[in-house]
Amino acid sequence: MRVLFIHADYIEYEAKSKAMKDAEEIIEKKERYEECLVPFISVEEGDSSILDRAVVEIEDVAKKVGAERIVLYPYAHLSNKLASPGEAMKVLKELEKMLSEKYEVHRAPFGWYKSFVISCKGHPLSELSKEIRGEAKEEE
Ligand SMILES: Nc1ncnc2c1ncn2[C@@H]1O[C@H](CO)[C@@H](NC(=O)[C@@H](N)CO)[C@H]1O
Repeated sequence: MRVLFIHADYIEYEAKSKAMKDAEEIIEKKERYEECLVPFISVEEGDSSILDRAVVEIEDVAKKVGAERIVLYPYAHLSNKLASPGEAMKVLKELEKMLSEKYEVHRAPFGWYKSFVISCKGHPLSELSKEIRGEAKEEE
């Protein structure tokens, strides 16, 4: 999983058009969230097996920047080993559920081309990127 984290004063996005036939059905095309951590996430092949690790990493960044609101943003531009849309959707929905235990979590629409405006706070930890992998296997 490749993630670009932006700690933002706000993010505002609008779903413009479907990028795939089975794009997620959405109610609201336009959303704005204040004071949030926005992980732009490229889900990679096999990421369904590293969900616990991803939750730890995302919560670690949220704690470090003092964010209480997380806006998960599906972003298919950070990796050349992308998971299929089906797996990616599943992983993002599971991430949303797991993170919701401790945070207010929102998720931008999956499978859509979206316009967005984000206001990055600009403090030293307001822009971070992580490659989230499984735990290294113990040598036998
Ligand atoms: N492996 C993957 N990880 C994260 N998101 C993924 C994905 N596979 C498909 N998507 C979603 O479908 C849109 C078209 O690729 C993607 N749309 C976007 O990435 C927008 N920024 C428009 O380009 C995204 O919503």
